[in-house]
Amino acid sequence: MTLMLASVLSREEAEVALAHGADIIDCKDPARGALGALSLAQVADIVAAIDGRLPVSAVVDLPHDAAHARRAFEEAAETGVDYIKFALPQTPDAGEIIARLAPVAQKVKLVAVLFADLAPAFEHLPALALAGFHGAMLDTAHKGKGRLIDMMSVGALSEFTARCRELRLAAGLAGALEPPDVPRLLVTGPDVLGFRGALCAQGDRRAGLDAAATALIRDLIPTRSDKIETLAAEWALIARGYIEPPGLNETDCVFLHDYVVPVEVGAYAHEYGHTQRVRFNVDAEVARLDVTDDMRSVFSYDVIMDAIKVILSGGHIAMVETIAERLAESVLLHERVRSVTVQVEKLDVAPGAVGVKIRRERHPDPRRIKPN
Ligand SMILES: O=C[C@H](O)COP(=O)(O)O
Repeated sequence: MTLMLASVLSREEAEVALAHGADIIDCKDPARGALGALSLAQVADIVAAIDGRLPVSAVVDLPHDAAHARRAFEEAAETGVDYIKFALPQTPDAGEIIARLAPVAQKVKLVAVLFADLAPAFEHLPALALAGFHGAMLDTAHKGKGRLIDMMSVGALSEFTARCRELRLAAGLAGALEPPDVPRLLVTGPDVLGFRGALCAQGDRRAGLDAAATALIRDLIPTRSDKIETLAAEWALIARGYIEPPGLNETDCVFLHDYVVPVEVGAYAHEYGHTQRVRFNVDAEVARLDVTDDMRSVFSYDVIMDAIKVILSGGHIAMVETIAERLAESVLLHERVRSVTVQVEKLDVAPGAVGVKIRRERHPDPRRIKPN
């Protein structure tokens, strides 16, 4: 399950985030850059206001002198926060700092933040795991200069989350994320998605938290507590696929046609070590919603392209059948997709095309209920 982290600067904003479904309250001063810390008094005030209803995280500015790093973290931990985030320095003493923080990691969940736009040092991930850190988070340092997804491909982001999983570190993704990014990033399997700008009016991270913007992001991230309890929550339930929209059998087709990419594919020895052109044609039958022009009603072709990139980022694949199966499986992860047809063709083997075409359907979900 992916948790929603909301960055807030005051107890009032924390209440808005809590009321609209955030999973983690993150204390941060957006006016002070990507990872601006609030004062200890401000953090303690937010912790007191939240009063255990949700986990709270805070940012610590790493002191210049690594020897004082531990004390700064211990002071932050004394405010009662559950998580402490800090920017992992790009300096030669990063390894030493991580080791010095190991005792703190026993008392509070430490999360190292790496910036996708500043050549993140992924080689430190094993040291973080060894020192008992809770997780690692990718964010962007230069707000206003692009979204996380502009800095790193979904394939590279999937590699990051997979590496974290191997090391038993929680993986977080953030960085000027916008609502359409959410379904695309869910495919990469993050433990946490972090937001500030997307929760504010007009996406301005310095403006206050906006209730409608926060609720929209919440609705785009499935939750474990998505149980069928009340029809009052109908919109959210439809968006997450737990109830059928009106017009049960009506579907629209979202497609990706003639998408040609170089792929390392083939079972023969001569097919290893280089790419060949592969064409994808994908048709997804998506349950129709009456509501349009709302981000929650969109199943985007971006998601299909991203799924292809994630699958291909894993290196050589022997069979086009394997690619087709994985792609169908990935597209069907999206609750509104009823069935999908995937055609994968090699274009450099014969004068025409050779390949496979499969059709897969969603298995009925026992949790799903039909409308009256
Ligand atoms: O930790 C998450 C950040 O506060 C994200 O901020 P942003 O969405 O404005 O980049």
